[in-house]
Amino acid sequence: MRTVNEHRAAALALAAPLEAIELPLAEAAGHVLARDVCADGPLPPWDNSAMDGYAVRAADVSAAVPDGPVRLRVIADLAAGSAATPVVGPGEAARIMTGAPMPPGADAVVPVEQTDAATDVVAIGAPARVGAHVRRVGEDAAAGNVVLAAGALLAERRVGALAAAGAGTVTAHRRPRVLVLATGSELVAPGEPRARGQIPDSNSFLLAAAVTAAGCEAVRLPPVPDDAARLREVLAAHEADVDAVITAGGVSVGAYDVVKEALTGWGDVAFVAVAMQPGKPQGLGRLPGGTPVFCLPGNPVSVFVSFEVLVRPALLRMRGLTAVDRPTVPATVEDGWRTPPGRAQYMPVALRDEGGAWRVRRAVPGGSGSHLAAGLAAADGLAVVPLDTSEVRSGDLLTVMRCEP
Ligand SMILES: Nc1nc2c(c(=O)[nH]1)N[C@H]1C(S)=C(S)[C@@H](COP(=O)(O)OP(=O)(O)OC[C@H]3O[C@@H](n4cnc5c(N)ncnc54)[C@H](O)[C@@H]3O)O[C@H]1N2
Ligand code: MOO
Repeated sequence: MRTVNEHRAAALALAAPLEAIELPLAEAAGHVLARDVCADGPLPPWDNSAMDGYAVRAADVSAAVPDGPVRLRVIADLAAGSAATPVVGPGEAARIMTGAPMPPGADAVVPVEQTDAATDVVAIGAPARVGAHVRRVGEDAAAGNVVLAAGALLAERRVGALAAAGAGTVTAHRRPRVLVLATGSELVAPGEPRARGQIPDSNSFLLAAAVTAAGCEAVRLPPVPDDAARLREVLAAHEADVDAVITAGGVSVGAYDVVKEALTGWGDVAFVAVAMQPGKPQGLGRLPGGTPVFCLPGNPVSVFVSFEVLVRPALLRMRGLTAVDRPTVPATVEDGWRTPPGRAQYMPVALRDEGGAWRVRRAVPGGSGSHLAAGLAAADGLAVVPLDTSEVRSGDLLTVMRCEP
């Protein structure tokens, strides 16, 4: 059997960052930057006022007090956006609003609350040190400084920073389009009537949601029945439109394991056993056109675990990210369970923060079966049990991959 790490490395090796494209900033959120963005000039571009008030020469108002104000002649009225450059001489002031460029000659701003707010001759009731309430040119970023480096995920705060730096477009990695395909003749769409033996297809919905949450575009097709020729047809029709394919089901040793049958000797896909529970039978490789394909086992919990442990890192890598792992936390186990020897176990767990310390219990009390699909609803992480462990006891400390949000 392959170890999880060996198989994960093989999955990552199939995934290279997608090409860089130029995008309008408004469409850039969620993409990964492919080229540094530098400030096209200093930020702020000029000294400007941090307050609504009066731009003054600090030396003029050094003796000002509430009971003995200094009177200055108001020579200009400067709103944010004003391009005027009135020179403030001795004994003079300019009324100024937050964000307006500082007029030449002035070196401090007195907030309007410390004045009588007059527009001809203003009474200033407090002193101001040089630089008071002035936002300095370049204090946020100097001209040419890297505002955001290649490799950064364009989260909202970074999109805002790029807009502030004047970037109208960005060069970012294209986002992967991922085909999601469930297989099995027993599957019907959720909400449709079911005969005995039929079940709702949950895997393709889980996978499409997981692909979307991983920042990729999901293309979900209706389930394909256990018919290898039909499966090849569907894959051949879609593979050129997508960057990766994920199938679920049909990879084990049954008589109707359609994915294994269709892909063996077609393209370059290896079917292997991985030392993990759930998720032991896995297929991995390329379709005839070269598109990476991840063939996951059909049990719904196996699908979730396989996606989290093996597929999601590869998709994040295709997006251009280098940090591709879920954050983990140490957590104390509240219940206990037996684990299969020789396989690393990924147990869906509910996490609870108890006064700053994490505690976990199985998402399905008493259950560890890979068919317990409804129980996944209660899971917000996967507890990782090393492969040499045969039993998890109450009080044990485990590493938990956090899958929220
Ligand atoms: N003789 C053996 N039998 C099995 C072995 C084994 O080693 N020897 N391995 C077991 C393990 S472990 C797993 S995991 C499964 C994997 O089987 P397949 O990948 O071939 O999956 P299927 O047989 O197609 O389905 C398994 C199970 O999941 C249900 N299923 C499938 N697709 C969906 C879907 N889209 N939505 C909801 N549920 C789905 C399916 O009805 C089956 O119950 O093999 C074991 N058997
Ligand atoms: O490995 Mo299977 O995925 O246990 O259920």
